[in-house]
Amino acid sequence: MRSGEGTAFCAPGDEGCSGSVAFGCENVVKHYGEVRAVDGVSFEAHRGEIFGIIGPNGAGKTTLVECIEGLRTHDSGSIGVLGLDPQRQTRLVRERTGVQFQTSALPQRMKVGEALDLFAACYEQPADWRDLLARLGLENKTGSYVETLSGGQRQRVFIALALVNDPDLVFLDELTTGLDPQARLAIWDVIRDIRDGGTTVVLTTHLMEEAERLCDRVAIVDHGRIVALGTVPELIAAAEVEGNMSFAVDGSPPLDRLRALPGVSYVEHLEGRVVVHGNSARFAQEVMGVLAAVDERVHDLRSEQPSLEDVFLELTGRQMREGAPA
Ligand SMILES: Nc1ncnc2c1ncn2[C@@H]1O[C@H](COP(=O)(O)OP(=O)(O)OP(=O)(O)O)[C@@H](O)[C@H]1O
Repeated sequence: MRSGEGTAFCAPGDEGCSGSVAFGCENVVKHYGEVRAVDGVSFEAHRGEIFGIIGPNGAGKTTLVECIEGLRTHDSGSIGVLGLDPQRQTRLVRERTGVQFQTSALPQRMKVGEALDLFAACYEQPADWRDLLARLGLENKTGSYVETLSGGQRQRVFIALALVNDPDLVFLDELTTGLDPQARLAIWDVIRDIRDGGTTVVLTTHLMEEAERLCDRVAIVDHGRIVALGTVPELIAAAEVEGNMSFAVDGSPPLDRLRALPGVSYVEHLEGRVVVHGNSARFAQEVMGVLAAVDERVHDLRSEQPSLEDVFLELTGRQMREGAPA
């Protein structure tokens, strides 16, 4: 159903929207001329979760998120956000959602406190931004120019700006790109705190590790469609991508017994090192069972579990950034 042509999905009074759903999309389509940027997307985000959206360049992530935020008009399908229609109730949606602004959105010579004052003035019921800055560890930066802050501090200011209306749902985009690992870990803790405070977080990211470690559930978008959605362990299990166990052995390895194990796809033996590839639920246990029974000394045992990156490559055939065939 087209938004505005009747009951929008997750609209006021919609049973499915009460309680657990922060927003939902039903068969949403958005074209730019001939380009079908969003091609029939249906999914729901739960209240109080960190929901990740990942996909190769040009997959349609930004367009999809902008339709949900009410910044873009979708062509067909329906979207409901916190029980509201973002096309028709745009102002109400903006009051209750937060969107992370990019650095370029602020004048160069603006102080942190001035930026927060300015953004707070846009809302009827702003949060106490001094309290917000304290929660984000920036209580001493009120009088500092934004341009003098470190990358991590600046990102936290932009998180504060996105939270200044005390939203139920916040959209964050490329949150930690370009930050050093320590600053990234600190920002992840901030995001978990926001989630634990009851706010639903939607995170668009190009960083697999960020999606894997931070998001409660992840949607993989490709060619305008959601090709997979679930927790990271669910996505890995469903994609049936393989892991491997490898070891060195003094003497002849039990290759035939390893190849006969259920879930083992193939076994490599190169220069004294054996690599066993497979993906059964008991894969590691079964391999270790065989190794425990051999007389030769087994050493340097390693295990490589499949990752979200493997799932992403399997499903999209592309690296996250390059957009080229893997
Ligand atoms: N304003 C626009 N006018 C025309 N085509 C557009 C416009 N915005 C995006 N597109 C096209 O729509 C498709 C999806 O773009 P979109 O920016 O939503 O993808 P994305 O997944 O966010 O990409 P990226 O990761 O590179 O930011 C692409 O083919 C893009 O070229």
